[in-house]
Amino acid sequence: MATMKSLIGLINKIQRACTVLGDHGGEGMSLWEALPTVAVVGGQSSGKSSVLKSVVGRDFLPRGSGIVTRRPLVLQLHKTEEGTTEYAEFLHAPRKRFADFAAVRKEIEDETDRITGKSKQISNIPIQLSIYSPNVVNLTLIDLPGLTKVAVEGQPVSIVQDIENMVRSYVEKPNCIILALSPANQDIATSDAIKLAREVDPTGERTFGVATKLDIMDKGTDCLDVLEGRSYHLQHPWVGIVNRSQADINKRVDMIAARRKEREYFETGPEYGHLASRMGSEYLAKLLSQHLETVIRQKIPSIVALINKSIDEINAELDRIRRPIAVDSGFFFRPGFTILELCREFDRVFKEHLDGGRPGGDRIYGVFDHQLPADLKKLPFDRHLSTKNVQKVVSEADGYQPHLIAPEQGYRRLIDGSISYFKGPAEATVDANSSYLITFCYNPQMLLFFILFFYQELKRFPTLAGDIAAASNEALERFRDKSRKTVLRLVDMESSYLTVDFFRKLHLEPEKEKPNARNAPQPNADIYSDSHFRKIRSNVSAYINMVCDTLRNSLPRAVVYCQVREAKSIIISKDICLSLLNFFYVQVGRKEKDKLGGMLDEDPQLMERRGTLAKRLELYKQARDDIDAVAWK
Ligand SMILES: Nc1nc2c(ncn2[C@@H]2O[C@H](COP(=O)(O)OP(=O)(O)OP(=O)(O)O)[C@@H](O)[C@H]2O)c(=O)[nH]1
Repeated sequence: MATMKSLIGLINKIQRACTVLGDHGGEGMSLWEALPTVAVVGGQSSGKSSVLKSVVGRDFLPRGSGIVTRRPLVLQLHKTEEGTTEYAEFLHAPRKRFADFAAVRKEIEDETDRITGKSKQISNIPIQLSIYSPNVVNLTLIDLPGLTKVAVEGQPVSIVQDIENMVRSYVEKPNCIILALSPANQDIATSDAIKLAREVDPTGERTFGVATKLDIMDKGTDCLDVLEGRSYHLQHPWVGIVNRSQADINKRVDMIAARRKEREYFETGPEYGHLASRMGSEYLAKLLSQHLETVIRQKIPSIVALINKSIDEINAELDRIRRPIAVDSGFFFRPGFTILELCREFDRVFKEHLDGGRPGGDRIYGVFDHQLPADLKKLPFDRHLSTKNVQKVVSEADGYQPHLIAPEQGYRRLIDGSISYFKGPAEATVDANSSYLITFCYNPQMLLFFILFFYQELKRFPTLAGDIAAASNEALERFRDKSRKTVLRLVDMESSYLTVDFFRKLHLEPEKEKPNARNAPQPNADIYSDSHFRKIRSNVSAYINMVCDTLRNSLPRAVVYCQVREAKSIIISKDICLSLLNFFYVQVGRKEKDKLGGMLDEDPQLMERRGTLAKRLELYKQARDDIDAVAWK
């Protein structure tokens, strides 16, 4: 008996949790649908409410004409110790104990209207009622709206079909035990309940046939063919019932007295005496309770399997969208810690990219190895150092006093002018790298990579992601400025001090040639001749080539020093973390939890989904624990 109580109690508990979570079947394989249930089905006036009241021993159901039951009523009966007081409790109003069953009736009516409105529509959201009483057996029944053929006034025509659909949705589930009520004073063959039950359970293995109103059958007729299993044979024996007649109700015969009267009817009546021990609502309740227990016992392995499968699925999805972060866990370091962790991770990934361990590092090398040399080659030295231009620059430098031996000022101007052309490629090298470094932060491909790499951390926290991106962008901008200044300075340095040795050698060369060049021109004679300027041009050109080689090596060094190296060491670890943490601590100081959480804000839909999943996971785990506890008993 203890097991029976705990097994049915177990299912009751899981059923309540399902209702709280809004799981009442429908989509996919839900836990609700896996639970064995007893659904009470019958046509209008078949005696459905009378049977339920009799099983409970209390008059707790709404009365009235038309379709009174408009929402499924999950009736959980809990047997309590003899002598304890009865009470009822609704899941929608926990902690409120109803000792007065007239108030229970009123609450069912009100709660029905709360969902369906006064429109008399129906709804498949169940009302969950628990009754604790020494006069009940442990049993859970679901009362469904009575099947009807016509809508009564004030109810939409569609209600007939709606009710059938709702009832069908319950009884077609393989885990549903069908309690099919048919009034014995009418043709059982045409009973709504039997028709529907035959449809969804043709072998009759989960249908319990109940014949009501045996007492008002036509004189001279009986229901023995059915009750003895000759007509409408089902796997389980039929149970005959005699409920309170309308006259009894009017006379206010109470339910306990009605049960006694029913017992007497079977025991003392001429027709069913031999069946008396297997007739009546009390027997029906016990039969169902036992059967329900057997079914639950059989179903437990598959329920556990479903629970385990669901837990795995939920965990997998939670892993995909990550587990919740306890922003308001009260321990303020937690979000700070998370930010720090995220920054470190960003830093690590970023460095890996720069080191070329990941696609990207080679792009920087490409800039140095291809772009810079190509840019240098394209510089317009041909034009700048044309004989004509050389002559022009030199003459301008000489001014009113033409140079005597060598045009010192002219050389300087030509060299300065040429060197200034290097500024373009130098800046381009900086820009190419920083635009690479910056797009590295925004580039969709990179972002995708980050998302994967961070296990979607950045995507989870759009605000934080924005902060990190903005901070790294700002830092990169700063490095770019610094880098640009450095490379330009490098170019300027080439102008500020020329390599003296180069010119000394130039000066010595003609001297060496002198003894062989007897007809060498006199300095003053053709000092402005073409060949003189050509010589100057080739000297400047050679010098510029030398500078070009130097810059080709030193520019990448400067860029790496200022941009890549600095970026690697400073960007995230120091600047971003510090600024984010500073921000964070300031928020903590101001106790502005909202903003604090705001940094770790997430897509609300994602948060909601995670909340639902977490709750569901809790339900399943609890259910599994409960099952384990019962199984061990
Ligand atoms: N004599 C007699 N009357 C019964 C019996 N069962 C039900 N009745 C009467 O039949 C009428 C309808 O019974 P209910 O229990 O309200 O039937 P129901 O299926 O719940 O009806 P709806 O809620 O209208 O669908 C009531 O007046 C009952 O008193 C029975 O076994 N014998």
